[in-house]
Amino acid sequence: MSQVRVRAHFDYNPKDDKLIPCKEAGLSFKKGDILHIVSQEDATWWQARIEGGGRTRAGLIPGKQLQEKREATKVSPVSPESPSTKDKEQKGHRMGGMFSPKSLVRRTRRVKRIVSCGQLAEDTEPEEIVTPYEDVTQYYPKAGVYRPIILIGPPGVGRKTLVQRLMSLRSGHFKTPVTSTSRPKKVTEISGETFAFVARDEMERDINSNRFVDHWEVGGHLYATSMEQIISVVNEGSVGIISPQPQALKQLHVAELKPYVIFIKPPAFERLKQGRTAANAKLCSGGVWSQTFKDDDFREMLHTADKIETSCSHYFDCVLVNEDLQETVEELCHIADRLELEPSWMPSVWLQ
Ligand SMILES: Nc1ncnc2c1ncn2[C@@H]1O[C@H](COP(=O)(O)OP(=O)(O)OP(=O)(O)O)[C@@H](O)[C@H]1O
Repeated sequence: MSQVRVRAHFDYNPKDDKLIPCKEAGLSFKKGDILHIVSQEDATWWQARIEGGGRTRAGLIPGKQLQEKREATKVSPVSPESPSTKDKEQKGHRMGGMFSPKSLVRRTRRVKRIVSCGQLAEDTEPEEIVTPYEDVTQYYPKAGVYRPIILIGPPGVGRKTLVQRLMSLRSGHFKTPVTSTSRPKKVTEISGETFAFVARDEMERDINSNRFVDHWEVGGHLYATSMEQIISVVNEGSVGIISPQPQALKQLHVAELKPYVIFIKPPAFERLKQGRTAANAKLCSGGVWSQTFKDDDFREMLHTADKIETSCSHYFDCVLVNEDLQETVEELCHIADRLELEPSWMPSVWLQ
């Protein structure tokens, strides 16, 4: 029997499929499910079962080529010069252009680059292709070497708070990488502990030469994280916790790091508003939590979460809805424990 396992990058319901020869023989699955491909004898209709779904029967699913063809006709391939592409990319500008329509088509990605004194320039990155199925293999944990955990989510969803809670629960075990910053050092701080203090012009040069995988600006000061800073946490034998911007995912989702990506998602509007209001939650601006959330802030958070999910879900290993803070922290600890003790799925190319 075939040993092929894939991660599905789209939702499938045979009931909605006009082409499937027999709807009853089809297997429905969700984006992110791991599928055991039992047979690829027929290139158009593979047979698969859901991995970890108990002794479920195998069913028909569209083969890779069929699905790619379908996706290609759903969203017409776009050239970088076409006005429609430009419009869409400009709408996605705020989050670094990750929000062009996600499909199995080629996409260009705009990135913001700091050129001087906070001015932003734009550039394009090589195209990215998202396949309908990604080959995955089980990775067996090694003692003392932990997969770093990446938390992705819209601003305000609670990633900083979650990182702080994890660090205070198991300090030394969970660790965030040292961040480079152009802000002045306080007398109590030691460079290289939490922050590496660097002159602004040096940071700008390093950002422009792509030394950092993630960079941002708060209160007029630059902050950035490099791949070396993240790898040094892994080499220390700690569980690295990283909460980068979505556009950093492409550079972080590599064999060198083998990260486990968790999407921190807000609950639906009413639950979000109720929970955050009861907790007197505050928006972080310029590095300080000051303003309380307004309805528009909740709407913006939900809208951004949708956009991140649309454009980045192929990177997600797991989605956690951050409704009850304590439950989310417990679930994160549980995931970290499982990653340390049990095999986990990752792209096969990372293990070749
Ligand atoms: N599940 C939750 N229930 C209630 N309040 C929460 C929850 N999670 C986080 N908060 C509160 O929401 C506010 C914003 O959280 P936080 O600053 O951690 O978000 P963030 O995702 O790091 O934001 P940013 O990306 O903008 O830095 C804080 O006041 C925090 O205490």
